[in-house]
Amino acid sequence: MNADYGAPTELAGPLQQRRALYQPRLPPCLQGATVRVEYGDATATIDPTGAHAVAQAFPRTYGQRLVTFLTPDGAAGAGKAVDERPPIRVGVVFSGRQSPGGHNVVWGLHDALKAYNPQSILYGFIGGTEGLFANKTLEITDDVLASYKNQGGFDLLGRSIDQIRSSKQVSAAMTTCQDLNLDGLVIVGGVTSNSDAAQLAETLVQKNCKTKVVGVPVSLNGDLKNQFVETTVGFDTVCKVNSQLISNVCLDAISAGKYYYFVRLMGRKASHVALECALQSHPNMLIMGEEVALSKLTLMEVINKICDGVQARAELGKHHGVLLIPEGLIESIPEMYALIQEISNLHNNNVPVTEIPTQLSPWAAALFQFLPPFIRREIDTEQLLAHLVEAEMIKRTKEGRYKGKKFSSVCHFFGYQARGSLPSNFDCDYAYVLGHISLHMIAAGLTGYMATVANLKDPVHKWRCAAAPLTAMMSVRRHLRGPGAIPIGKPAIHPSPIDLKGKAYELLREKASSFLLDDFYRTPGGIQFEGPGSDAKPITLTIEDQDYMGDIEMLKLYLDKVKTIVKPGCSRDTLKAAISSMISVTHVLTVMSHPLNAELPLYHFN
Ligand SMILES: O=P(O)(O)OC[C@H]1O[C@](O)(CO)[C@@H](O)[C@@H]1O
Repeated sequence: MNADYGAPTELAGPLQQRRALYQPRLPPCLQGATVRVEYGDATATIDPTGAHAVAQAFPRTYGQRLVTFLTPDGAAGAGKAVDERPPIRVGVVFSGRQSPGGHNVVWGLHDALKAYNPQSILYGFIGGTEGLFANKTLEITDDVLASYKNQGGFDLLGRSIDQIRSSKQVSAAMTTCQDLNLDGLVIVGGVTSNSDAAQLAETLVQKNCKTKVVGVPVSLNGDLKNQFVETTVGFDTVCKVNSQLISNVCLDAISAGKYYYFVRLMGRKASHVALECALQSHPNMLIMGEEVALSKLTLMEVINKICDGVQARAELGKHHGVLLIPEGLIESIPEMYALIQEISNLHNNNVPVTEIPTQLSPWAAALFQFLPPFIRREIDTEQLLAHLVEAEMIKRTKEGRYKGKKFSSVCHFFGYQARGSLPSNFDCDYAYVLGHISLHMIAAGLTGYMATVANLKDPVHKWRCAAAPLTAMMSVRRHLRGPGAIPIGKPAIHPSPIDLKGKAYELLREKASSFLLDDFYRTPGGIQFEGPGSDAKPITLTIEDQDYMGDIEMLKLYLDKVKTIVKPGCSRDTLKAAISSMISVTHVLTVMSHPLNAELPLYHFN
């Protein structure tokens, strides 16, 4: 461990200092020291056919009831007096990739714990799960927190292997909980960490260890989503930062008119970041892993799809463009997935790298040889696609099928840049609220639960605070569908893929050809912390029924102005020209695509 975790640091920049002063908002039920705990229905699982397997794997924690936290009844909603509330001892660990807002979970937990009883103690585990196993702690105090409030990163405590899985790890975690006499352990992370949290909770109950285990949904990937969890902490910020970068390259592309930018975004198992960024910044193309997997597209079919787009744009005289790709795309292409599996099996069996090509199956060896040499060394999705698209465009040129200018590409991976960003107000509030809920879960004696908030699309005072059993979010993977399907592995919380029947995807499909050809790039800009724009809604379409792009007020303003210059029932082009004359062209599509347009039939373009 070389970092000096938890050391109070000087906040170097004025913005950082100002952000440290931001006080996250709380819904009414969390504004006092205690809450009213209401128990709902007993739960099964989101995977009905897996319920039996989940119940078997989690005999002591399966089927627990849903819980809602409400404002206490009675005078001023005060609840029990402080001296009736025993001090609580809690540990908190970061498990999972750093995600903007993580620090505020710790801060919210600390504030709720001290309000509950000032004698309560919060320990942070230094160095993530390794610190948990080795009982390396830092007591979290106001002083320690001062320079981490509303700041990015996980550097208050750090993170490491992000696992509490093997029996050795589980028993080391239990020993630490016992040695510190913890009432609760809060695990901050995504799907994998929360699956581990469920297993730890079950084991601790079985071993009569009093520590309650609580999970908090924090993941930049946004793939921990189900009927209980609307989104994860960090996703809003990461999409906003990436959308800004993407819109910058869109404007760069259109300015010079000579490059195609291939931009890879994080998201190995699901394309949520890529989809949201596409809806925010309107690049020309997005190739999603879920679509490719569903249609079982081969690598060359994906390449041809991109080349057809390049060709169609060239016919309009456009030789630039922006293409988004999620990290997981390559593994969604069946033959690439199988090749990667073969390579990784050989690698795991200690076959030297130089011998791997000779030991591949014949078809895998053929595909491997087809890949350009620099890709064989390390499969890098955007480079691979750009290279193969270029080769195909050269081929089409030779065959006389493509008559445009030479295809040129520039590749980017936007991942780490966004992960360490200052969190948006939404992520600051959401994480702080989840920290509070975690304390109330422990005080209520809940174990094997996740802290959740519903109604995130509404202002904070309307948020509904709850807890849902981790087992209720589990499913069991199978080899085949239908009767006789064989379960693979243990039940777990799995990443949820893009819903290809959902609203966000439907919107993307509707806009696909316009995105491809019209260059209505949208500039969402940098995250706004104060003043106009700071109340822009969280990443919109990931949360059901959210207003598209969140800028409805702006839209109304534009439409009012538009009415003064165009006649009712005008053509799409006239409307576009009118809007473009007032605002940047990048906003036009936002305005024209907003559902409000449909509510104003007189101005609905033809
Ligand atoms: O390089 P690191 O720190 O392992 O993290 C990168 C990975 O983390 C993730 O965000 C997983 O949560 C992936 O999308 C990404 O590939």
